[in-house]
Amino acid sequence: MSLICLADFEAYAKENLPKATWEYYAAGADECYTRDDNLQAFRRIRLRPRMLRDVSVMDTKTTVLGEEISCPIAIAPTAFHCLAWSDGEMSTARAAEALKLLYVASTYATCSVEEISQAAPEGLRWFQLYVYRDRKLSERLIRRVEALGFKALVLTVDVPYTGKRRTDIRNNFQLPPHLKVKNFEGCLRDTVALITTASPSIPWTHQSAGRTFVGCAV
Ligand SMILES: Cc1cc2nc3c(=O)[nH]c(=O)nc-3n(C[C@H](O)[C@H](O)[C@H](O)COP(=O)(O)O)c2cc1C
Repeated sequence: MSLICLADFEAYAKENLPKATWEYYAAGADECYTRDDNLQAFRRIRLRPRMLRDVSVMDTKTTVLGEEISCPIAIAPTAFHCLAWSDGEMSTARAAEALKLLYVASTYATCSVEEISQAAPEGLRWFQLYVYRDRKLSERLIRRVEALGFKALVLTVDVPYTGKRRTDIRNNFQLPPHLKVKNFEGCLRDTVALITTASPSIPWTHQSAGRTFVGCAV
């Protein structure tokens, strides 16, 4: 089977993954309106061709926060890659490194940040972070990824509570016993426990020392 576009990979995944895994990756919350709107939004984007330009030599290189990548594509943070492939996020990091793209590793990776760094030592890596009720937990994660050469933090602010993911509820979705969210001390497996460690009280503004900080976690 030749996989030549994203739709091919999607069809292959649907056919080959366990049902609950496929539905975890594919479904959104409630009626999936937001997921469907996002898909539609991509369809609205058009590339405007510019004619009669010399395109015999093309270069899609660019920089992001001062680091060079081969083209302006980053792999967004997504959880639980080991559900789909035994090397999980290590494979994703290797692929990003080989293509010189940016990989944003999820806090909820099923490989640790140490494993991800070792797998692709030359790759450009950022780290996605939730702000936890226990700020020390956030800080420890930040210190770890900083020491491992992750270049930036991507702060997720749209999950004060998880959406009602109907398929996950119906499937009683859980990580299988051999997989863990390895970035946490104690390597959490319980997805409900994971979500409730995130803080639901991050405000967009924060008053401190007579000044207003916008987009600050307190
Ligand atoms: C299966 C799946 C897992 C995700 N896991 C995370 C995550 O662990 N952390 C996070 O910040 N965002 C996570 N996201 C959100 C994505 O990073 C991204 O913001 C979202 O998919 C919207 O972008 P898109 O329209 O390109 O899919 C996840 C998305 C999907 C589909």
